[in-house]
Amino acid sequence: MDSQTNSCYLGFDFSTQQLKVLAIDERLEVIHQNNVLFDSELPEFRTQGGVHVHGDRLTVTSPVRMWVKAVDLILQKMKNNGFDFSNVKALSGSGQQHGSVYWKKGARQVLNYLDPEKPLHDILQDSFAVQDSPVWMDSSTTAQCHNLEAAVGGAQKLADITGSRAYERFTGNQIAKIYKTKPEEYNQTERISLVSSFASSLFLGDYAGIDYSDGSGMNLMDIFSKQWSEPCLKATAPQLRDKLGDPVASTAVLGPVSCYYAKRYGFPNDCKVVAFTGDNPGSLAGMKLKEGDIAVSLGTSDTVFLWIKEPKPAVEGHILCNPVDCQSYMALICFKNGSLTRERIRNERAQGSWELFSNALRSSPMGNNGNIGIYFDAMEITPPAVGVHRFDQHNKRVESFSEEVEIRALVEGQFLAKRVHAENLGYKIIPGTRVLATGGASANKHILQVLADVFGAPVYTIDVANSACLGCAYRAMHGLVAENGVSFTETVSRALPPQLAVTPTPGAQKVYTSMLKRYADLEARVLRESKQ
Ligand SMILES: Nc1ncnc2c1ncn2[C@@H]1O[C@H](COP(=O)(O)OP(=O)(O)O)[C@@H](O)[C@H]1O
Ligand SMILES: O=C(CO)[C@@H](O)[C@H](O)COP(=O)(O)O
Repeated sequence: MDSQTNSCYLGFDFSTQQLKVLAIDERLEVIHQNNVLFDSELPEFRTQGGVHVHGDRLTVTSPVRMWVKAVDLILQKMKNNGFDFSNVKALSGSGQQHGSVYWKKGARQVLNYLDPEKPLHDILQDSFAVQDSPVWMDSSTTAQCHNLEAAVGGAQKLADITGSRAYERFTGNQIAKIYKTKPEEYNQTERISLVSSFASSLFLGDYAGIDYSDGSGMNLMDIFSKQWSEPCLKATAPQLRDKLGDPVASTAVLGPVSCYYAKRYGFPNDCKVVAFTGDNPGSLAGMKLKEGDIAVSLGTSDTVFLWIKEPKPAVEGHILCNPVDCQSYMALICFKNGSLTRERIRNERAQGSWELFSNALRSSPMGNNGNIGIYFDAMEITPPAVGVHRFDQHNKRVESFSEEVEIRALVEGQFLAKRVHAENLGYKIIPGTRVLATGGASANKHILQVLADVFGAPVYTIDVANSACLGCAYRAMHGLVAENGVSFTETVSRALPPQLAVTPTPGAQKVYTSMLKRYADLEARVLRESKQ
């Protein structure tokens, strides 16, 4: 084989519960996959699901040094598995969105001179002003959100600028909280990164810019000019522009990988680092999403996203810059109670077995005899409400469901919510609509069957559940040619298209049309009652 056919591209994903990596060759075929699970493989950091939930139940953080150590570990695992780093032409990656990293004064110098004799976690142990990085599950910044909206003229005005009204997990509000509660640490901070740009900084050996797409999840960037919004910066914290650096295009080549990786692992000196982005934008790339498709990601969080040409920011949902086409945008809706809630119900009602959980879905009827459940274990994002709410066929609250009814109520409720909120944003399911599913739970056909039935549309999957990694490996490849005008679509045209996984059960539409309306009313009632 010549060196051209040996060439490969890496995509990393720093998600909530794990660090994953995937390599593709020039033919876009997956040749290697690996991962590091934070809870079990880095137990010294004592995380649960990759995070620490603080005493107030609202503050949620992850130890930044855990992410650094995970990089040491994953590269070592790849080396032990015989992965040949000398063929890597470019790498890119993604991170859970919104999380922030606070580099201490002097850290840039340390990054610039990484000693290949030492692991990263030793070299960088004193490089962070804040040890516990706020992550997307945090909902402790309501005061900062009110302040930001008031400063720019209201929720819709903020959405018109940044693509979203103020959300607790959005990075600007998290930064404002750090500035207020840890002013010394804020002053000690030389650079603020997102999880994605923090990760690219590690590979670059220098501070990497925040890309337009992940930067859209901060309540700080004007998504139309793709520059920081002065009024938002001003309302958030002082000297913020300097601490953030300039945003960069999601397709930008940031530079060659640090010589640390060449010396320690055998990367070629000219291996390029392409801007990292958010995990949902990474998934959009990995699923080769087209206009008209609807993507449903079933990871730690559940998300729904779409490719859009004409963004209309609203007070619900988010508009982000598109990670693969700078003329386009993506709409995103995020649900906090995703896989972890499914795991809780599996543990309590199906003896911890996905097989028993699936059996319950298979043996219960579509529509669950009219029973509807809303399971917000943690304060939900869409809508902002909490608690478990069960209703019978007459919309009467009930205390409990049988095991089978509970499992179906959970999964149906989660998918009814996704369709209701996507339709609130103007999305319509039409003949030809494809639902593209990804994330850990998309491996479960019985869950996908409920998704197809509730949406009344066929569900497609790609054969890699980890679409963010795959998308970032594609993005690494595209980054090398983007400047020559080659489109992302052209770059991935030879990749296998998503495959049909399940089609709607006959009669599903009739069952779920009325249930959608009932779900929307019940959810509105839950929201109303939670505000009383
Ligand atoms: N067979 C299955 N059925 C349902 N859910 C599953 C199954 N296998 C894995 N999962 C879920 O997938 C989740 C992890 O998804 P993943 O997309 O890797 O998350 P993240 O990217 O946020 O780390 C786990 O928390 C688990 O609940
Ligand atoms: O907050 C959001 C999106 O707005 C989340 O979707 C995070 O990006 C976390 O992703 P996962 O680790 O659940 O994939």
